[in-house]
Amino acid sequence: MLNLAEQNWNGQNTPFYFYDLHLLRQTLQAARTEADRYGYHVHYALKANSNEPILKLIRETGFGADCVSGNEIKQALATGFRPAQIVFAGVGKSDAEINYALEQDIFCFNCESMQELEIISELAQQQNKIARIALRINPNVNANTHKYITTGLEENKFGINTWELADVITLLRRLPNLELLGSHFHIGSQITDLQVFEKLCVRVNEIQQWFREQGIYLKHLNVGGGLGVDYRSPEENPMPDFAAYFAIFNEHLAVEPDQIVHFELGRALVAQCGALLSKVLYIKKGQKKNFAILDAGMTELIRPMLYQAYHKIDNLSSTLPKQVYDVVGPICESSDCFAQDVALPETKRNDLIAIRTAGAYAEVMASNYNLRDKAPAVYR
Ligand SMILES: Cc1ncc(COP(=O)(O)O)c(C=O)c1O
Ligand SMILES: N[C@@H](CCCC[NH3+])C(=O)O
Repeated sequence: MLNLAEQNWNGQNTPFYFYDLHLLRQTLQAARTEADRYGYHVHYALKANSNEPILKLIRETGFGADCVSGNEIKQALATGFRPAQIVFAGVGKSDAEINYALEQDIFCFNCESMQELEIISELAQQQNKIARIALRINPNVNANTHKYITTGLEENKFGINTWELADVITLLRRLPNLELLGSHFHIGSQITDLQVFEKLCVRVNEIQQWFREQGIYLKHLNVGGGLGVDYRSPEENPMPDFAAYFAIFNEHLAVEPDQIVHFELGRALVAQCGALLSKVLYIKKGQKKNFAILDAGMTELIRPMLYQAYHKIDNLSSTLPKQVYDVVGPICESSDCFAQDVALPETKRNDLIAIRTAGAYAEVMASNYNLRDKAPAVYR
């Protein structure tokens, strides 16, 4: 990451998102090099950040696009991804979105229920097309992450349960407008315990074996995303260990000859290149606490409030001895707090604060609650 304290921010209104495109390029290149070692295909999960300059660099790296809405497909196409590079995932695709994706002739729909299969087939038939699909299967593997971003357990709404698979195969045999390309798995996000991916491989191997026993060959195997980043030490670890991550799959995943393995990374590619920059409006001395009140709040970055997520906070303007603050936003909610009891150099009105590791699931999750203006993005 560029040294944020050394940048000239004169004239830049706060709050704003800052993206270090040099770090993004380095991260993409590292991911690409390690994925290429094994011939793995990466589709970037647009939901993490869908800003055009970022998507352009990702497309230039040669990655595909993993979209979860009609608008994400539109955005991917507008930034130059080819339809053949686009997959469409999501537990609740609307008819309009399915129709749009069919019209664009995207590569594949990742399907999550029998009802969805029937609807996609029906809509494909109306367009006189064959929809290429993969089955998103719920492998019941615990991702050891926050419960709100765990997706591969039986109590989660995502994917088709393994005990339904026999019925799914029977159903597919009578739906002529679907072509089964592969299987798809995604067990959760911000996974830092890499052993979890080993467990996923073991389950995927078992499920693949079941398909083989049914005489079904699946050309594509998509093992999802989920690789986490280091929110505590963004300087020491500006990018995740892609080498270790892909090596786990190479070691533990049983891949058939000619089978193509896909990944859907989001956060791992873009989180560390972003930061949210904000000014201190007021320092308020409370009865028990000192509050640093920022001009950014949960409307710009909701992760701390939604998942009790940690983001490192730096004061870029002060080198004074440290004091302890609750760093809060201006929104009329007590939960509008980025972090409690943070030791920062003594902080004053107008100091510039950086909330780090905010390239993923930050700007995309912004809202205009309290009729707030949208914070702009700055790229360097
Ligand atoms: C189906 C699917 N694929 C890919 C991703 C991207 O995940 P991450 O940003 O953790 O890599 C997600 C989000 O968790 C997802 O739900
Ligand atoms: N929005 C979540 C990640 C969700 C991943 C999407 N399935 C986060 O900020 O960590």
